[in-house]
Amino acid sequence: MTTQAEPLRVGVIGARGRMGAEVCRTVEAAPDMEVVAMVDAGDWLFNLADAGAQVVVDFTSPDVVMDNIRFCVDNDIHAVVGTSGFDAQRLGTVAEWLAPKPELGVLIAPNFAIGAVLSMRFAELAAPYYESVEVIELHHPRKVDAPSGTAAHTARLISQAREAAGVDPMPDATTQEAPGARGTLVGDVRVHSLRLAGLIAHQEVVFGTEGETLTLRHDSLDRKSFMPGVLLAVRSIAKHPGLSVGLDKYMDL
Ligand SMILES: NC(=O)C1=CN([C@@H]2O[C@H](COP(=O)(O)OP(=O)(O)OC[C@H]3O[C@@H](n4cnc5c(N)ncnc54)[C@H](OP(=O)(O)O)[C@@H]3O)[C@@H](O)[C@H]2O)C=CC1
Ligand SMILES: O=C(O)C1=N[C@H](C(=O)O)C[C@H](O)C1
Repeated sequence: MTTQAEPLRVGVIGARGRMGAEVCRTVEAAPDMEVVAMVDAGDWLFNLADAGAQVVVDFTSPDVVMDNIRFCVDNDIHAVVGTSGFDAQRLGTVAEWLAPKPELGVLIAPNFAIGAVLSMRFAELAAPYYESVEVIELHHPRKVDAPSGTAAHTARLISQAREAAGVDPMPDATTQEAPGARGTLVGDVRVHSLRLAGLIAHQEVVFGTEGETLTLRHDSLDRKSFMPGVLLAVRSIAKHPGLSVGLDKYMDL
């Protein structure tokens, strides 16, 4: 007789938010996992440990996400993090916390939509072949941070790829500029942020060189677009100890 594996015990932080609520529904509907704790602003993080959560999914805000990760690491709970707002300093801090816990995994994923993950990889591949590149991200107007985590990560990947390939600085004759007109710089890449009612999450990476342009566009039209990536992360994280940045690290790209 074959015995059925116990469902994976999942806790969700930010459970009443736009993403957290979708994650709770998705995890509950999956046959191999269950939601054992839902935590939102004002709730005790200890509920996660008391409920025996093996994996926590965090969709909260850049202000609080570091405390949540610290709690998970201290309590030996794997953390799948979708919240934005990570820079090199924050990533370094998380890596330090994980150092004494070699079996524990933390995934920081700027975007869980498979098309967005592919688009970031395609951008990295294209980067050495174009003189110019700029990123335009477009989001719903309730988003609190700009530029988006996805745009910042994309720009960093492009910037690193350009540097590794020894690409010349981008041509740009601008000497007079109204504040913000040329966006913000991430590495050597300009990022422009639009906030528009009716949107969810969208990004264009526009490359240009003599006689041609290449535009990589991804659109999340529904928050369901992020769910296959979240499920993949929850199922895979125990096999990826340490700090991983980007869902591509779980996708063999
Ligand atoms: N990686 C990815 O694929 C995606 C990432 N995101 C990112 O996820 C994050 C959340 O986005 P979204 O769901 O739209 O935002 P919401 O504001 O809808 O949800 C965040 C939730 O977290 C709650 N919260 C705030 N502080 C705490 C705390 N200390 N402990 C527990 N819960 C808390 C909020 O409560 P309250 O409202 O009362 O403050 C709210 O319910 C953002 O950083 C966003 O950029 C979003 C989509 C996809
Ligand atoms: O706030 C959002 O909505 C999103 N946030 C993430 C980001 O900052 O990149 C991912 C996606 O763009 C949706």
